[in-house]
Amino acid sequence: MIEAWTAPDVRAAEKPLLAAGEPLMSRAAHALAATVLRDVAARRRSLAPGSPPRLRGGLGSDGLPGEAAVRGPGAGRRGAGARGAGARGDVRGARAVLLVGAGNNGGDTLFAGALLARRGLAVTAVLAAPRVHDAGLAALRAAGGRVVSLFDVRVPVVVAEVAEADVVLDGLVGIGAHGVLRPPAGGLVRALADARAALPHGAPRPWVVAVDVPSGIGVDDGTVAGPVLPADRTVTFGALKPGLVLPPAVHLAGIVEVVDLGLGLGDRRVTGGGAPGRSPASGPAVRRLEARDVAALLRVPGPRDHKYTRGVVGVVAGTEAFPGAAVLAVSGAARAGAGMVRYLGPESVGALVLGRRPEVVTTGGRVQSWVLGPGVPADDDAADDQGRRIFGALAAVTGLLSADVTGGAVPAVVDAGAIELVEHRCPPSVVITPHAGELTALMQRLGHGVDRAGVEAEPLRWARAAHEATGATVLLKGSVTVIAGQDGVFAQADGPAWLATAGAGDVLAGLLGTLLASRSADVLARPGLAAELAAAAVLLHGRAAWAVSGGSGDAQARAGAGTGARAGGPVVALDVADALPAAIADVLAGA
Ligand SMILES: NC(=O)C1=CN([C@@H]2O[C@H](COP(=O)(O)OP(=O)(O)OC[C@H]3O[C@@H](n4cnc5c(N)ncnc54)[C@H](OP(=O)(O)O)[C@@H]3O)[C@@H](O)[C@H]2O)[C@@H](O)CC1
Ligand SMILES: Nc1ncnc2c1ncn2[C@@H]1O[C@H](COP(=O)(O)OP(=O)(O)O)[C@@H](O)[C@H]1O
Ligand SMILES: [K+]
Repeated sequence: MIEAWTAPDVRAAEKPLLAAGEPLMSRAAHALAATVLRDVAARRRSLAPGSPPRLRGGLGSDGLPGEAAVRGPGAGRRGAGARGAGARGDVRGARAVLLVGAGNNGGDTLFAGALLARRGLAVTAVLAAPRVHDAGLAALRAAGGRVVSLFDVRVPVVVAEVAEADVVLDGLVGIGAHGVLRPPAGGLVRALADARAALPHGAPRPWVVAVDVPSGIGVDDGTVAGPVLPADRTVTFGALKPGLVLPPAVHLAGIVEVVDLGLGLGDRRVTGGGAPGRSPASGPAVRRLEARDVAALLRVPGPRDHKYTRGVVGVVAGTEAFPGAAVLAVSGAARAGAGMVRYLGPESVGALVLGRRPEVVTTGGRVQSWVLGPGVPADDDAADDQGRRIFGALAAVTGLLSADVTGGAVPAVVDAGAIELVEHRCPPSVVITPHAGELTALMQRLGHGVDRAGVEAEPLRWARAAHEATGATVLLKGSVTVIAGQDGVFAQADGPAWLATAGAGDVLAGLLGTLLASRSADVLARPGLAAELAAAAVLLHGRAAWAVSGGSGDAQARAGAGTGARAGGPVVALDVADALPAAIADVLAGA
């Protein structure tokens, strides 16, 4: 399990250690310097004459920064300097620029800069505040570092200096940040980000290391309201912060490395969370499941099981106009290991489903979960009676119909057009699965004046708002899928961008239906489990998509942070469903 903790949580955890005289800043600075030295050395190695060509702009096969630059224009000029040397581990003469703000984040950066200077790097600190960390500044000066102030030199001069650097350390603000970066730091960062964005793909540029967080991101909510210099690596202290796992800020963090300061946050038991201002004991603000967590959530059948104990999934999906969604949702459910899948829908669609999946049953009966809505348009009055079926199932799962009639509530996945049919408060065992457009429509219907861009800018806020407004667990789809449930928030980044293809969401809905059915009673007893199973479904969906795409890479690279991994190729939704058994087997085997 990956856990992210808010700035107040981190501060609260640091407090007793600082009071006890623990040298946290020194630890942070040493770890930061060690990472920078490793990155600079690896980068140099990859640029050394005679070294084999590497992938552009990202990680080498050793997982360290790869080529990024070299064979493009300017390589010769740089070759004469720091980037051209290439003795293994030799970093002497490499150029580092520190961007230094007023607080301890700047202090970390100055102390790390002093360590780099002592290792032979040419270090320049650019001070973006009239006053910076005194001891850090003194240490840098004593180590031979050069210091310039943004109050004395103009931004274009700094931009030119940065362009010549091998590495830039962004230490403007950390967890003490509030609001968008103010001048002069904001202007500098905007200019640096613009200069970087203007470079042709693969052109030489310095490696950017963010200190604790990329300065300017919303540390606790992942928003990006102003200028931010995109990092290649973020070295974060004590614990991950929500902004390093949540979109859109996660896309600016690069490869994230957590330095253990002994804060003990991860050692605490998770008892809740998700709301700002909690004490650390209440749990991480955001969690991300890893494969071993998913293995623990999956219910593996045993000798006493039969198809009904494994869970029956009822699927109301597809219309005459969109029959394929039924095939995809049913395939997702069946391939994920449902004991049985019941399909309810128009006869012609049922025939198509049976043609592809003859094991599906097309008669009514009891189910342990529902999958409602894939391929059923929200605004289609003549939706082949599917709207009526969905209303009926929703009435059962929201408790509107008595258990005498329904046989008892069961968990449900409410997808696509069915989201528009939710009129009553739901229990958290109902998981609604919108993409940003569908969530926007839902929130507008509930009276919020938000547009799609607004949802995409603040996915955490709107997923939470939808959870609070509907009661349902909310799974907001995207490259990072944000899930807001009763016991907190998950942010899953598991699939390749190739997964952004029609029908992929239908497969996810079916797959999640099976996970909910397999643990139906548990979900009703502990509604927070619905969000965990939703996160598990996203992980399996993403891993199946990677397998189909032929791509590879570690979790960071898969999250889009690095490009050294194989990028893979296109996928189609039905193939993702077909890859689920192997993905599940891999997860259960600990692969
Ligand atoms: N405590 C420790 O021993 C450890 C701490 N650690 C490190 O300390 C960092 C936290 O340090 P911190 O608390 O000093 O806050 P920090 O992030 O440097 O920023 C505050 C300064 O920035 C300013 N500022 C704020 N917003 C701004 C904006 N939008 N635009 C411009 N300026 C802005 C703000 O000014 P103000 O708004 O108050 O006038 C204030 O001067 C943490 O991230 C980690 O790196 C680690 O070493 C572990 C051990
Ligand atoms: N850039 C991306 N990278 C990885 N996965 C993505 C990306 N964009 C979308 N996805 C995933 O692709 C799927 C698309 O689902 P959805 O939008 O509902 O499509 P459909 O309605 O056609 O089935 C979701 O699981 C979503 O999380
Ligand atoms: K920073």
